Amino acid sequence: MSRGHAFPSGFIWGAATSAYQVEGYPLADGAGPSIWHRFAHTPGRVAGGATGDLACGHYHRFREDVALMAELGLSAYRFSIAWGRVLPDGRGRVNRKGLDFYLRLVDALLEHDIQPMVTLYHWDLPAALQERGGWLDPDSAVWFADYAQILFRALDDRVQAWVTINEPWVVAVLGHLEGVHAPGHRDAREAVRVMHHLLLAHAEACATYGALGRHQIGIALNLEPQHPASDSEADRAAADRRDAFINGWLLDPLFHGRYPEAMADIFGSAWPDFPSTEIDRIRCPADFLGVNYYSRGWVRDDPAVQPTGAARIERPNAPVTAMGWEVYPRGLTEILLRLKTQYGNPPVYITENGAAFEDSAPTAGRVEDPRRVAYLREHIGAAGAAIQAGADLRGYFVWSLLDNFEWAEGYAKRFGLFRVDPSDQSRLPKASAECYKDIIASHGAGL
Ligand SMILES: OC[C@@H]1[C@@H](O)[C@H](O)[C@@H](O)c2[nH]c(CCc3ccccc3)c[n+]21
Repeated sequence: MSRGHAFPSGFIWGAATSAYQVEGYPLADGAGPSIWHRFAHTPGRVAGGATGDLACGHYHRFREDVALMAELGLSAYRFSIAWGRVLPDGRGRVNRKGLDFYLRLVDALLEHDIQPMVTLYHWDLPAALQERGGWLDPDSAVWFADYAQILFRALDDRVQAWVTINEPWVVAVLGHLEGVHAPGHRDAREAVRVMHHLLLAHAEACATYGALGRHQIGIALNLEPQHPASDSEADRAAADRRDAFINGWLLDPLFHGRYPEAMADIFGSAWPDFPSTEIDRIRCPADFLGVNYYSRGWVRDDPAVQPTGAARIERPNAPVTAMGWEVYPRGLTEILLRLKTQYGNPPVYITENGAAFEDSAPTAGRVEDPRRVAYLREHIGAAGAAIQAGADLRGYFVWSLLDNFEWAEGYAKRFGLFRVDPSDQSRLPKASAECYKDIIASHGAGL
C-alpha cells in the first residue's frame, strides 16, 4: 500500500516567477528603472555582469509561456508586478501601457483556466523611491499601499490571491545588512528599520485590501528550520538565535504581535524600541501565509559571524543543490507543522519550492534533470505528509517555471522546469516538467 498522499481535490498546483527575473525589457513602454536595474548595471554586483535587460523575454513571450503552463496542467501561476512599469516614479502618474501588460497577462491566464496569484513586490523598488530613502523612509508603507490600491482596483475582479511582499527578510538582510542584493547597503540600524517598514507596508496593503478587496491576500516568507550541528549547548543556542533571525523575526510580529526577545540580543544598540501601536498594526488579519521553502540551516556557534554569532555550515556528506543548500525535504514538513502548532494553523500556500542543479546539455529536444525530479517528488511528498498531519496547506508552487535571472548569481543557477537557451530565449522542457505534469494529473498520489 503506497503512502499515497491524496491532496485535497481543490489543491492548487502552480509554478512561480518574478518580474525582474523573467520579463526582460525593464524600461519598455514608459517603465521607470528599479533598484535591481541600477544594481545589475553596477559593475561587480552580479556574476558575469548579467542583467535583467533580456532575461527570458517573457514581456513579449508571455502568451507562449501561458501555453506551456496550460500544457503542464497548472491550476495557478504566481508572478510579480514590476512597480516601475505601473508607476514609473513609484508614485503619482500611472503608466497605462505598463498596467496593460499585466491586464493582458491575467486575461491570457484566465483564458486557459489558470488562476493568477499576483505578488505586488518582489524586490524591484522603483529607483525614484530609493532616491527618497527607499524602505528606510517611514512613508514607504504609504507609497506601497497607494501602489497596491491601483492594482487592486485594476485587477481584483480577476485575481483571486494577492501576495503583498516577497521575503521581507531577504530585502532587509541581503539588501540592507549584507549588501549583496539591491540597494547594496550594509547597515544593521538600517536593516532592522527596513524590516519594520516592510511589515508596516504589508499591514497597510492588507488594510487597504480589506476595505475594497473580495478575495485573498497574504505575504510570502522564506522559512528555514535551523538545526544545531552538535548537541552542545553553544550550538543549540546558536541554532535558536538563527531561528529567531530567519523565522521568528517575521512570524512573531505577524502572528503574535511582538518581535522575538532575541532580536535585541542579536542586534544590540541597532535594535530600536519600536512603538507598540505599530507592532499591533503589523499583526494584521491576512488570509493566508506564503511559505518559500528550500532547505534547512545546519548551525554551529561562531562568534565571528555577525550579527547572530551562528554559522550556517555544510553538513558533511549531505546532498546539496547547486546553491550549496542541503536537500532536506523533512524540513518542509517540520515548518508546516510548526505553523500548525505554534502559529494557529493558518491557511498556507507553498509559494516557492525548487532547486538549481547543473543540468545536463539538452538531447533530442529535452533536458534530463533527475536530481530536480527527485527533489520535487520528495518535497511534494513532504508537503503531503504535513497535510496528513493536519496542516492547512492549500497549494504548491514550483520555483520556477523557467530558468531565469538568479539575482547576484546571474543566469548561472537554473531553477526552471523549462530550460531557457541564453542565445535565443527558446524554451525546452526538462524531465522535471513532465514529472510535475504527471504529479498534477494524479493529484500527487503515490508520493
Ligand atoms: O534562489 C531561488 C529563489 C529566487 O529566485 C526567488 O526570487 C526568491 O523568492 C527566493 N527566495 C529563496 C530563499 C531565500 C534566499 C533568496 C535569495 C538568496 C538566498 C536565499 C530562494 N529564492
